[in-house]
Amino acid sequence: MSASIIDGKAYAAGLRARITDAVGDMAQQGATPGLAVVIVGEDPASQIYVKNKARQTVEVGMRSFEHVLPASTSEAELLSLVAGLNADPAVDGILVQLPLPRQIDAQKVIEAIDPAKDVDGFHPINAGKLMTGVPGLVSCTPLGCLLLIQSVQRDLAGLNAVVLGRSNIVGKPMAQLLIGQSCTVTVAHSKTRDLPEVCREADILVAAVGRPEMVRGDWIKRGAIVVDVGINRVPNPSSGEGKTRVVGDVAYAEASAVASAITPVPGGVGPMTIACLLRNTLEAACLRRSLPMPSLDVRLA
Ligand SMILES: Nc1nc2c(c(=O)[nH]1)N[C@@H](CN(C=O)c1ccc(C(=O)N[C@@H](CCC(=O)O)C(=O)O)cc1)CN2
Repeated sequence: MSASIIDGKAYAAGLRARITDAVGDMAQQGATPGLAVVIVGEDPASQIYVKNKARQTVEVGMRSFEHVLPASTSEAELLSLVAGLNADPAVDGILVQLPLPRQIDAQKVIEAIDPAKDVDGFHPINAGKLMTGVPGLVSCTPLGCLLLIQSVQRDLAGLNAVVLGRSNIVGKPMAQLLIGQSCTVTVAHSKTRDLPEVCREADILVAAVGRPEMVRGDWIKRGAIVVDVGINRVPNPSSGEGKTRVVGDVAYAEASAVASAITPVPGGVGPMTIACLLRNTLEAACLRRSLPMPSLDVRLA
């Protein structure tokens, strides 16, 4: 078996096209959504992600407010900026890029964001809504994963899903989303006994552990849908001294020989994270204005 490739880049482009149409309709009513992105410090990967977020925000027709703060920013200064953005009527969504410098308690900052503007879906109010099945803003990466899984198989009821990783940002919300689709969900992690055996039970395997190519081909059930959230930089000496390449948490070639469908890295889940951020900003803007959320159903041919 050679797995079909789940093209996250193409799916994300389709989603952004729908968002652009919806934002155009809102702009005509004088209600252009706005997204504020805050970065603290100079982490190179974060700088790229934030630049991409700001560019794509403008490309879909939204207003982008970028706040670049020095690494020495205090927690109080960041909390004061967040309070200002909470109060700003032009801002529908607020995202504080993670990770934050050591002197800032990220959880405190997340909890300071107005849950109605929490387009990352990290606030305990939104996490709690997801857990209890109440509509709310859902964390972007897991939401993107679910959309990609459903682009392969719409009805997931009764399937065994294994989520590798238990972070608040990906593993836990992913598990909740799959429970919401009536999957039988196992959350596995570094202390799980016989990880390969647990993974082999999965009809859907979501790997979010941050360990390069940890999941091998013989961990995967024949015909499974495999979603790789990992973005790991590893040395790539064949392209020159000090060069790196990006790999996922799954050994792609091995897994492709066994799975029925698989997301590549890059070009799988990553692009969906930003597309879902824009989707969440649209949702937050609609909710704040008591407008109906447009349908963004995306189907690839
Ligand atoms: N406040 C947040 N911080 C962080 C989040 C988040 O969702 N909210 N997620 C990650 C980083 N991230 C977005 O912020 C992100 C990561 C990766 C990609 C992406 O498109 N990746 C490319 C490959 C990139 C590469 O080559 O390095 C891909 O997979 O194709 C987009 C967004 C941590 N922080």
